[in-house]
Amino acid sequence: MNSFRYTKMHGLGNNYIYVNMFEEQLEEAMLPQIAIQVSNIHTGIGSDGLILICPSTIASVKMRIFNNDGSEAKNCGNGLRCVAKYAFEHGLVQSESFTIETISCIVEATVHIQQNKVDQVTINMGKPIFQRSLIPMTGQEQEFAEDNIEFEEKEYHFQAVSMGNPHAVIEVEEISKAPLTTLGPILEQHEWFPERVNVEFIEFLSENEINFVVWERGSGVTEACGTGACAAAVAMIQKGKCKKDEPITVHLQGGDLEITWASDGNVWMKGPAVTITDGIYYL
Ligand SMILES: N[C@@H](CCC[C@H](N)C(=O)O)C(=O)O
Repeated sequence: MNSFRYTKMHGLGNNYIYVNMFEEQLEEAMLPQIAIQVSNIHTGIGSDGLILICPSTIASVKMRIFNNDGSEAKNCGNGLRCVAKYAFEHGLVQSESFTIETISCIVEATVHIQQNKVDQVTINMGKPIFQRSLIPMTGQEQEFAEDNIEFEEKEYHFQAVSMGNPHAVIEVEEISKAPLTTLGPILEQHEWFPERVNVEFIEFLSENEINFVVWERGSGVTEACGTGACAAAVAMIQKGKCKKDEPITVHLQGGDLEITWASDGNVWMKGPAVTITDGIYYL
């Protein structure tokens, strides 16, 4: 029977099925279907998608991520922290600091150990991208990619940012009233975004704190989104509400992330990574 070993992990409730491709073999053409299948809560394992931990020729390891609709994304913040934990604990890397290749970039990861286990991970997520053609978002290039969308007789302003994957960040007054499951999928599929977009609603609390909920491209509502939290912090700094070089605590549905946009342009993310279970999946 065709089967593979997997580990289920989460970063603040954003959970994926991880497969160690140093040991397992999955057919390339089958990957989108496997992501859909394992993610199904009734007939699969149940997850936000599938993440492959692969050998790399240009970094210590490589991460590939598939959303639960089978689409492949170019980056995943919570996934990177879990890949770092897995790589260190399974001896794929020997040092506490190492590099991870994604489709969009190479990031630096540092694991923090508590009682012989990786508890927290810090990642240098690199520089945010505001160029429309690179996000990608249609329309004329300006300093920042932003626009308004009207929904249920209200105007919502959004800032688009790429953290290796596309995000549209909308500030609202009260997070509990954000039109997450209604406007979220509309903006995700809007013609402005030819590759669709992840949609974040945020509520400003103070210079160092924001509330956050997310509608993820290809997965819908998830408990957390690492790249989305980076995009949200960057958007608040762009607006002048928060400051560079100061950690911002992003309160996500699954817990907190610490995000810092440094003066050299790099965005740093620190947060937990957790192993839930492992097993064998029968195709
Ligand atoms: N949950 C992730 C992002 C996963 C990919 C995203 N849905 C996309 O399609 O770009 C994170 O933690 O960053």
